[in-house]
Parts: sequence; structure tokens; C-alpha cells
Amino acid sequence: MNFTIPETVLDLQNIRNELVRMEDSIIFKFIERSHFPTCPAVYDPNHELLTIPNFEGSFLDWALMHAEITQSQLRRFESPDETPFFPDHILDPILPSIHYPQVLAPYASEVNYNNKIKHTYIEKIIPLISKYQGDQEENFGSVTGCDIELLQSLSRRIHFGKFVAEAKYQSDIPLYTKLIKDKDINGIMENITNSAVEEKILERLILKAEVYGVDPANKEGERRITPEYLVKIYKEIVIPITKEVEVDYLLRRLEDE
Ligand SMILES: O=C(O)C(=O)C[C@]1(C(=O)O)C=C[C@@H](O)C=C1
Repeated sequence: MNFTIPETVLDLQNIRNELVRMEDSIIFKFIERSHFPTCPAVYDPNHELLTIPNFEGSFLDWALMHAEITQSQLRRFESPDETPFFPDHILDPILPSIHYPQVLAPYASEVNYNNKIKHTYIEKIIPLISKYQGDQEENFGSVTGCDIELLQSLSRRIHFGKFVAEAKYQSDIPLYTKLIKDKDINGIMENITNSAVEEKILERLILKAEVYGVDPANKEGERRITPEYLVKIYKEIVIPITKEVEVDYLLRRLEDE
């Protein structure tokens, strides 16, 4: 899909194809992160080994914020599929603006689930995918680099829910208008849910984890990511938060009408 061509952005099939492609990069990033232990020091706002003068927050927060500041100057957050973790700290781009056509509602950038994504990543995903529990000081930098990449990939995937929601709204405006006016959260959730698509995603993830998760040159067939964990992460975290994004986006959809 091409963000300068609105028709391609709101085509549900294109959006789903993009979500499928994102699975690959997310799986490979999980594999990268799984080489390291949990490293709780990186997420602890008051850790003695990782205190940063004049900064309140964890080492990961500090690194992610500075990565985003640089990326904002490279125009990353002008793109409607990118959502910053530190929206109050990013800067104007140095590169000239692209002026993407507006395909989402004007409030779309305010639908920001990154705090929840970061929290869930640290609390639930890290313990699941890490090699073992504990710190390994010499890897703090690598771990932080992996975390930034993974968090940004997960954020992009989950906030794609805004495009899905807009496409679904456009496909049945009378239905969604009624549900939104009635503030019928359960009704919206029911209508945006497609269990067959979800099942397909989970089946495909099992297959991908089986193929990508084993190094073909490794005689012992050691696993780098288990299908069970991948399915658990998608089923319990990625898909549910994507649906929350969809519902939140839709609840405000009639604001300016
Ligand atoms: O593909 C869709 O229709 C979506 O809404 C996306 C998604 C997902 O997160 O992958 C979420 C809800 C649906 O039940 C199916 C899949």
C-alpha cells in the first residue's frame, strides 16, 4: 500500500496483506531479542547502574525517546502509520514534509496505545521470550536496541487498527453510525471482529515459527522461538490491543460530522 494514494490505504485486503508482512519482521525481531536474558535493569527507572542525569524514567525510555527525536527529524512521524512513544518530545522534521493525503480522521494521532504496549511488552512479552531471567551488563546496549525495534514494530502493527477501523466504517457507514451514536462498545467490538481471520493468523504464525524458529544449519534443531509463545503473544496481546485501537478510533468517528 502507498500512503500517498488513499484508495490503496483503505482497501481491507491491502491492509491485511501488510499485517501479514509485518508478522515476519516481528518474528525475526523476537528471535533477536530471545538471545538475551530479561535484563530488568534496562526497564527500572531507578537502577543504580543505569542512572541518567536530569532524566526521570528507565534506560529504555531514555534511549527510545532519543531515537524518536532523531527519527522525527527524519520525518518518521509524519507518516500516518507511525505513532511515537514520546509525542511531547519529538521535533519537526529537517527533511521537507511529504504532505500525505488525510485518510484517517483528524484525531487519529491521539489514539495512542504506546504506553500500554510498552508496559505489556516489559511485563508479559520479555519474560516469555528471553533466554533466562536476570541481568547481563555487557548486553544492556544490544538489549535496548532490540527493544526499540520490537516496540516500534509492535506499535506500527497494533496502530494499523486505525486503518482497519476506517476501512470497516467506510464499508458500512449506517451500521457504524448507529453503534457509535449508541456508544455500543460491545456492538462495535462484535462487528469489527472476524474470528476466521484471527484463526488464520494464528495458524500461519505456528507455521512461520516452525520454519523461521529453527536454524537449518543447527544439527540439534534448537528452537529460537516456540510457536506456543508466538501464538500466545498474538492471541492475548497483539490482536486484542489492535481491536481496542479499532474501537477507540471508531467511538470518536462522528466527532466532526
Ligand atoms: O483484519 C481485520 O479485520 C482486523 O480487524 C485485524 C485483526 C487483527 O488484529 O489481526 C483484528 C480483529 C479481527 O478479528 C481480525 C484481525
